Parts: sequence; C-alpha cells; structure tokens
Amino acid sequence: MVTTHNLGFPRTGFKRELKFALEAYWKGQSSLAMLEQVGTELRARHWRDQAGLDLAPVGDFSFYDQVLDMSFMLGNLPTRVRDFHGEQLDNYFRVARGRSAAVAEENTGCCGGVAAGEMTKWFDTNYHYIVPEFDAETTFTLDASRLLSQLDEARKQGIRTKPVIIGPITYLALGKAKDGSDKLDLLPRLLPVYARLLDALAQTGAGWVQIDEPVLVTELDASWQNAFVQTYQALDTRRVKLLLATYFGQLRENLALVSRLPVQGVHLDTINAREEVAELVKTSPPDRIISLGIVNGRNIWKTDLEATLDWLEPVAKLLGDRLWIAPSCSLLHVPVDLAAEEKMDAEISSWLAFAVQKLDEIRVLALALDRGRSAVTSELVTNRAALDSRHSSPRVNNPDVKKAIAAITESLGRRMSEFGARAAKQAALLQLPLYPTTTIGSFPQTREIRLARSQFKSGKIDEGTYKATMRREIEHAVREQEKLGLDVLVHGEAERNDMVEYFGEQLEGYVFSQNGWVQSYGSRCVKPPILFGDISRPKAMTVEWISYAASLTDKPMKGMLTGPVTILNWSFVRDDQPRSASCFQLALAIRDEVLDLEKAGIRIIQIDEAALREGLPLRKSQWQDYLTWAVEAFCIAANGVADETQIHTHMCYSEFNDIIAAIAAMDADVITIETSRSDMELLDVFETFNYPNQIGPGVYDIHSPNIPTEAQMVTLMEKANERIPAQRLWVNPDCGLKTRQWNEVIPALVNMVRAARTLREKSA
Ligand SMILES: Nc1nc2c(c(=O)[nH]1)N[C@@H](CNc1ccc(C(=O)N[C@@H](CCC(=O)N[C@@H](CCC(=O)N[C@@H](CCC(=O)O)C(=O)O)C(=O)O)C(=O)O)cc1)CN2
Ligand code: MET
Ligand SMILES: [Zn+2]
Repeated sequence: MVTTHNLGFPRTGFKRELKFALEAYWKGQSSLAMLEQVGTELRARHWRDQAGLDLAPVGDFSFYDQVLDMSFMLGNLPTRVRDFHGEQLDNYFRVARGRSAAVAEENTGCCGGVAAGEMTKWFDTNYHYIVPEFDAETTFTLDASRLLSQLDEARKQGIRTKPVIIGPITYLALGKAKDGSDKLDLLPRLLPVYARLLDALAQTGAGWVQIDEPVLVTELDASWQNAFVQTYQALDTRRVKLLLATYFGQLRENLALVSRLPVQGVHLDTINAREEVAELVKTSPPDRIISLGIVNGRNIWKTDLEATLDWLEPVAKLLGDRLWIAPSCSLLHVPVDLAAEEKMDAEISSWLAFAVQKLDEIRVLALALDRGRSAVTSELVTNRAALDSRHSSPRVNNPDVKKAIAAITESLGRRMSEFGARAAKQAALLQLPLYPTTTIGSFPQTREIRLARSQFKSGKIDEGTYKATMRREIEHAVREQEKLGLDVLVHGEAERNDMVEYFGEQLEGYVFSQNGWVQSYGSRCVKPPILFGDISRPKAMTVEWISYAASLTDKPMKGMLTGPVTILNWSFVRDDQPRSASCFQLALAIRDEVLDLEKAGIRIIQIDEAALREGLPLRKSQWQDYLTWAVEAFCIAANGVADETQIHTHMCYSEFNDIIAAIAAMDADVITIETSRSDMELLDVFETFNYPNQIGPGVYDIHSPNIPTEAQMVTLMEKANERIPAQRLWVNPDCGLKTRQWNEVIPALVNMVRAARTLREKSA
C-alpha cells in the first residue's frame, strides 16, 4: 500500500482568519487568549481538511513564520531581545516586527524598542522568512513546548501525525553570521539540541519526523556537503525515523550525498526532478522510504492524473510499501480551497486545484496505485475532460499575440540614445534640484480605501462612487506631497489592491480569485492572479488615474507600472509554455502602457521590477539564461520611449553583486533600491562596476514603524556620495509606503525632505 502524506498546509485560513486575529492582537484590540484560540481553531480545521491522508503535518502552523519558530525552538533569540520578561509570544512578535520604544512603553511599560529581525525571501518563492541571527558566541537551548502541545492537539483529534521541522543545515544556511564568523562552527553546539528535540518527539511516540533540507537543491561546497554527513550521522539515533524532505528543484550533484545519508526516508520534488527518481531509488538503501512529490505545490493547475500514473505505476511496483506520495512541497504557496470561489468563471475553475483539491488528487492517485485505475475511473474521466478543455480552449490561444511575439526585434529593447545624451535632455526638461526627492509609489492603503473597494466589489457602492473615492485619495496624496515639498510626485496607488493583481485584473489572459490568498510574510497576504492564456491589453490600464493625478499639480508626476518580470514572478503562471514566453507577452502589454503614458504627457515612468532578483533560479548555473530573457523583457517594456522620457525602475532586495551587469543592461535612467539597512554598503558594487546611470538608494526602512531622523538620512546619503557622485543620486525611501500609516509617513518624509535640503546646502 502506498502511504499518502502532506509536507505543510496553508495556515492563514481561507478567510485570512489568522491575519485579522494577529492584527487585532497587535493593535491591542484582542487578548493573547483570543489569538491562541484562533490558532487552535485553524489548526483543527486544517487537520480536518487533511484527514483523508495517512500522515498529516504538525508544526507547519505558525503565528508568523516557521523559520522564526525554529529559532525560538532552538533558543536562538537575538541578543537584543533576551532581557524581555513578558509573554514569550510577545517577544516573538518583537523579533518578527520590531517595536518602537514609544509603543513598548505604552503597552508593557518595559523592555524598550528593538529592531526587527531581517526578512528575506524563502528560496524562489514570494514567502518571506525572518533570518536567524548568529555570531561566534551563539548557543542553543531546546524549547519544544509549542510543537509538543500541537502534536498533542492533533492526536486528540484523531490525526495520524508527522511532526515537521527545518533541518539543521538549512537552518544554518538561511541564517546570517553578524560578525562574519563561520556558521558551520556552530554545528557542534546545534546538533545536541536537535538530538534532544528528536528525543522529545520520540518520547511522545512520534514514528516519523519530516526534516526539511531544501538547501539540498542548491549548489553546496565541500564543507556544507560534509556538514550534511556529520549531521545526519549524529542524528541517526533510530529513536524516530527521519524523512529528509527536499523540494523546489533537482538534487543533481547532491543526489549521491543524499543517498549516503543514514535517513529512513527521502522526499523528492518530482515536478522539478522527475528524471532523478530512478537514480535515487537505485542508489538508496533497500529499505529506505521514497516519498515522491507528484502534485505541484507551487501552482494551481490540476495534475494530469493519467500522465502521472503512466510514469508512477512502474515505480510503485518496484517500491511496493516503500512508496509515499505527497505534493511536491508544502502547500503554503497555494490558496486553501477552490470551493470558496463563487464568482470564478466555471470553465477556468474546472482547470484548477487549490490545496484541498491537490490533496484529493493525492488520494485518487493512491487509490489508482493500490487498486488499479478502474477504481477511480470517474475521477480520471473528469480529470481528462478538464485538461482537454484547457488545452483546446480558444481563450488560451490568441494568434494575434503569437504574431506580435514573432515580430519582436532586437531594436525594440534599445533606447534611441546613450544614457549621457538622454540625461542631458531630461535634466533640461525636468529642471530638478541636486538630490531630487521622490517616493516609490504607494501611499498608505488605509482602512477607508480597502473598505470602499470591498463595498464596490460586493455591489454596495457603484463604480462612480468608488472612482470618486479613489480620486479623493489621490488628491489627498498629491496635496500631502506638495506640502512636504517633494520634487517628483506619485499618485499613491490607492486604486490598486496589489501591484500585481491589479494588472492581472486588467489584462486578457488572466483570471483572479476572490479568496485565493497566499501568505507573503507575517499577516500580509497576496492573491496571485492566474495567468492562463496569451496576454493582451484590451485598453489602457493606468493612464486615466495618472493623468488625473498629474492634472492636480505643476510638479512632475511619475507614472507607475509593474514590470513584466515581476508580474510573471508574482502570478500563478502557465505550465504549458516556458516562463520566458509568458514574460515577453507581458512585456509587450506593458510597453503599450508605457507608450500611452508618454503620449498622455507623463515625463517620468517608473516600472517596478521588485521580483527580478527573486526570480533567479536556485542554482547559479542557470542564472544567465534567466537574466538574459528577464532583462530583455524589461527592455522591451521600457525602452520604446523618447530620450526625454525618464524611465525609473525599483527593486527591493538590492544584493546586486552578482547581477550588476544585468542591472546595467536594463539601462533605466534611475533605479531606486533598498539600502538603508545595509548602511549603503550595497552600493559598493555600483561603484566598482562604474554603474553609469542615476541611483536612488533608499534612506529609510519602510518596514519599520520607526521615524528616521534627518541626521540619520544625511549620514546615509553622505555614505552614498562616497561611492556615487551627487549629480547621480536621488533621495527616497526603501520601498512603497502602502503598509504604513499616514502618521508615520508624514514625519518620516518631512525629515527626508529636510535631509535633501541640508545635503544641497552642504554641497553648494
Ligand atoms: N504581490 C506582491 N508581492 C510582494 C509585494 C507586493 O506588494 N505584492 N511586496 C513584497 C512584500 N510582500 C507584501 C505582500 C502583501 C502586502 C499587503 O499589504 N497585502 C495586503 C492585501 C492587499 C490586498 O490585496 N488588498 C485588497 C483586499 C483588502 C482587504 O483586506 N479588504 C477587506 C475589507 C476592507 C477592510 O475592512 O479592511 C476584505 O476583503 O475583507 C484590496 O485592497 O482590495 C494585506 O495582507 O493586508 C504587502 C507586502 C514582496 N512581495
Ligand atoms: N510601486 C510599488 C509601491 O510603492 C513598489 C513596491 S515594491 C514591492 O508599493
Ligand atoms: Zn519595493
């Protein structure tokens, strides 16, 4: 009999119950007990959703982030929060979100403000984790209380459980040694704590433990490979059985390593590494469990059940009871339940599977393996019909789009003149001061804005009323920016639910969901739009809003678009053509929008490519191919404009050391980037590379509620100026301000504008 299991389930709830419970608790509107209660209910519901599986995960639930949970379980708290003497969960949130001294004083009367832990993306997903902090002095102590009590909870519910933890090597690899020490030196201190954790799990009667080591799909040097051997030999106590889980890619040169490790089971992501199944089976010990991830945990398409059975049946015959099946990775990256979609086009929804439906597929496949395909005839017939309908749908294929793609030539992606010539024309036209100030695009998405949009979507207010409300918000943002004295204004993005979903909603070839929420970080979620067909732009998408904003002021108004690579990387995309093909289609649509904005008299156009870096393949050997098409797509979108039109781009994660040539090839006139937390050190590479264009290094961290002072920002810009001449520097925040409140934004920007004035005076 094949064993069915799951690696992880989405935890926010299909109505985002966890988000609302967290935010109410943070605002002081509800108690810790109420928050814990919501957590308990969500876990119980989600285990019920997984009840048909042989083994359900425990430990995948988190109030903020599973990596931060691991840091707390291992007693690895940043030194700055160790003196806290309130509730442990409050301390956990302090690390996750930071706490300003004023708020700390008001709420607890103790333990001042602290900086938030650094947040970064989880492999190549749009999920963000809190980076573990290490130094040479780091020690570990076990606190498994939360995991153990959740196991107890699940067992009381009659669930067959499989605790899930992050493996020691991945945990170390994902963290940062603040003092530059070698993280692997910590292994001798870390392993005994993991051993104790496994013992504690064994004591509760846990048979299997899933130990996630996704770093195994990345390139590992010899010392990290050796660490794997050392670690799993040390943890081979045989008191629990270890299922070593790998996902998001191929094992390649690490496959031999995995085969040698003394673990009782290995999970392989066969969506990405099907060709490695045979080799893994062949080289694994004869009693090892082989878990195959056969349903894609990263997208929302129905699995081709017959095609899966075609290759899986022989493997099942070979493995017998040693075969486990599961989704390819945790289902954290897909929405919960398609049944919650009431408005989605019926034809298209028949092509889709969210988390609950994916687990149904696992059950059907297990039945087919155990009892033969005839046991699931009707499921296979329905599945075939859905796939056929998708493949042959005229809505998927648009010959006009194919023609436009075929007509792309190299010149489409090139500006008319070199940067120097363009910069001179733009300077003459825009007449900006030295150190021009601007913001990244969004202003606070207030409760009023979201409420109006939700009333419009549910039909409680009409389009006219909704648009008038958004226009008032835009006018408000413009007036505030004028009062602040900013040089280049933005309209504030009030009308956008999300920078990617908004464009998805307006492009042909996309559908979007009502409740398809996926956690991005903490309480923040996105509803990735679903790219199902050839992309075209029926009409201009932003021109009306931007023109309205521009009409309100004499200052330059930046047009604001999301670039093709970011739209692609933050959408659910087609699996029936290469990502690059979808990206070029998006590029042509955005290009048309850029040209329409230019025609409407907009002189500065920003095209955000926040996700360009995060789309990099996990293996460096594949980077160049990706960068080539990604940069070309951006250039096609951006570079059709006249010399006088200034193109900006924005990127959040600014570790550009290894991709600076690609950044330069994008040839944006101005790039605004996230640098404030790195003390401008991230600019070193722009200096050494002689990056020629203009740069706006972010001078304040928008992820923190702290108000930066004028002096801090002047100091940061002076550091920037040590690397880049003042003539090429802009002054701006790190990223958009949508998650902040107006009462945080205004004082911060007042100080930022003052900082720019001081810098001008100093250099006069
Ligand atoms: N796609 C994407 N990925 C990204 C980013 C990004 O901006 N977009 N930024 C980086 C960080 N990630 C982020 C992800 C989400 C959010 C975020 O703010 N999300 C919002 C939801 C945005 C949204 O879709 N809003 C909708 C729905 C708003 C809503 O909650 N409405 C209420 C009703 C209104 C109310 O009473 O509040 C409801 O539907 O129940 C809208 O504005 O229309 C949230 O979680 O709160 C921010 C950053 C990296 N990845
Ligand atoms: N223009 C967008 C904003 O300001 C860029 C965000 S990057 C995640 O929100
Ligand atoms: Zn950003």
